[in-house]
Amino acid sequence: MEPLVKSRSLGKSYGHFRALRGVDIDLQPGQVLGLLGHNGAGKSTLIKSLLGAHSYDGELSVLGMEPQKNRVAIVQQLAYISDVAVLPEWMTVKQIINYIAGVHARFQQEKVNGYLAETDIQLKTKIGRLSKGMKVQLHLALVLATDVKVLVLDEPTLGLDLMFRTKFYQQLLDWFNQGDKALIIASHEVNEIASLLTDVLILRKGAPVVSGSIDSVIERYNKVAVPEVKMKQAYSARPLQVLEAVNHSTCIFDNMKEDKLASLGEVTKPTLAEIFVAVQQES
Ligand SMILES: Nc1ncnc2c1ncn2[C@@H]1O[C@H](COP(=O)(O)OP(=O)(O)OP(=O)(O)O)[C@@H](O)[C@H]1O
Repeated sequence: MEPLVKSRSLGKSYGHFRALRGVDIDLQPGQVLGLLGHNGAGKSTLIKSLLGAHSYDGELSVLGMEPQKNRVAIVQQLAYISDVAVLPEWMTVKQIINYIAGVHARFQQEKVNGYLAETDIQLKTKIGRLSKGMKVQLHLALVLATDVKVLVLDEPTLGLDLMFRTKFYQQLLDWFNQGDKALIIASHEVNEIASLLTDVLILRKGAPVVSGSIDSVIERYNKVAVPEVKMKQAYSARPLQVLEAVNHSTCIFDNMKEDKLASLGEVTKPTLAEIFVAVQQES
């Protein structure tokens, strides 16, 4: 099956500055790709390329089309929610629903009403008067009601409290589980999104440092609790990261056989968040 998003050696320069390079993506229906990286790692630059918002180098196809040339066709089936509230503040909730119903061929008004019924959002309220969390809920409801195939979220829950976050992810998963959809979520909040992901792409200074299915990534790394007396031996096995604890150090290793590491101490699997932190420190 043709991937919903496919890229090969995707890159982007701003003038002489290389903000993104060497990104390969194969996003199939049913996949949730976590796009992880610290500030300035290139996440938004990659998303802007997918949206056709700027030029890029390398190969990129979104829903079988070239983003810059086919923006209008692509946004019928791909939606984007950013951390920046973009809904017109002067409109009421009802007005924005009517407006989108008029311009978006795939918009299903009864769906948006269903999503909003689970919130405290009133149709007559001006968007400018909604709380930040409510605006995000409204935005999500509008997007999910357009029945897109690919949804791209850039730090979607930034500034939302735990209750709004939980509701947000619940609605998102209800939509995703209808099938045939793919999600891309860019975030620093690795712990928050880790359980949703099927795949991950970790960027550092614009380049991919970890990429693949969650299972294959977790498989690759090991965490070992190494007692002080074995630390010299541990260093010779070149850990990615060493964190000192009481009476031992926690070392993360990449691509080392578990039986070899067992002589150093107890071997367990690191979490995605621990891998994320460890690969940022790799020289
Ligand atoms: N329009 C631009 N012109 C020049 N440099 C830019 C531009 N947009 C982004 N950059 C630079 O490209 C790099 C990647 O930025 P980008 O916004 O993609 O990172 P990010 O991973 O989304 O970061 P954050 O998590 O802080 O949003 C940064 O060094 C940034 O300063």
